[in-house]
Amino acid sequence: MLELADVDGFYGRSRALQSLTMRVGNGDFFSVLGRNGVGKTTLLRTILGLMTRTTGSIRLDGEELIAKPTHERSRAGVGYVPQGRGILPNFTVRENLMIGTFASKASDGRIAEWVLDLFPILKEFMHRRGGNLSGGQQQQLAIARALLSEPKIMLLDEPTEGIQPNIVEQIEDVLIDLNRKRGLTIILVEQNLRFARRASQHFAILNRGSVAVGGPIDKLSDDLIHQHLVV
Ligand SMILES: Nc1ncnc2c1ncn2[C@@H]1O[C@H](COP(=O)(O)OP(=O)(O)OP(=O)(O)O)[C@@H](O)[C@H]1O
Repeated sequence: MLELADVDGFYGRSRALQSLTMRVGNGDFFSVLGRNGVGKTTLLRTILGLMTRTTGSIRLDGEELIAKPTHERSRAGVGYVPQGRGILPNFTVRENLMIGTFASKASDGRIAEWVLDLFPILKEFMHRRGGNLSGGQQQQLAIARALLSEPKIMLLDEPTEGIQPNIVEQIEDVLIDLNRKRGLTIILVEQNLRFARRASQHFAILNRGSVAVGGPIDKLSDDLIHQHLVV
């Protein structure tokens, strides 16, 4: 279980998350929704320890993370697929994947075969530079890299944004399978409501840096969507 209690997150002196409280159960697929600028990316950065300062409590299976640096949170089991993917363009696919293995607790530096089996294109392009892959391929690489850190919980920031429709569906299916078949807990920041609805068990809608409303996904009504999501 990931539990955030009364969390504030700061960029310098500006408080972008405000008394945010949220719980994500093990094995959940949890979508974080909200209009532009409400704090969705900030929430993921806060869980990862990438903010100037964070107060409150962030516990993963009872372990307090709030004072831990990012690399320790990653070792504790938090994986991250950032918005824009964060691929190193001059590194090969293999080298980008190796970075994921470094973050794993039990790393033996090997690239797990099951991860490559999810994305056969990566096997084929192992020696290409990351910067030469298409957007969709880079997204697959970013997900594979995060999986190689052996996360208990994976945070994904708009993984389908700007990707060709045929690959979007493939990425959605892999994420759903990782959750349903391998029990991976997922927190997804998403503007794509169709995907969020199809994949999630729970949701939270943010407004001005805190949770405005949340619950099981079947409670995400058209009314709520109009109130909080439609521009
Ligand atoms: N690096 C930064 N420095 C200072 N303020 C920031 C920084 N990044 C974001 N903010 C501010 O924090 C608030 C939340 O931004 P955030 O990017 O988390 O929103 P978001 O919901 O992810 O939006 P989007 O859907 O556009 O990605 C906004 O007011 C934004 O201006």
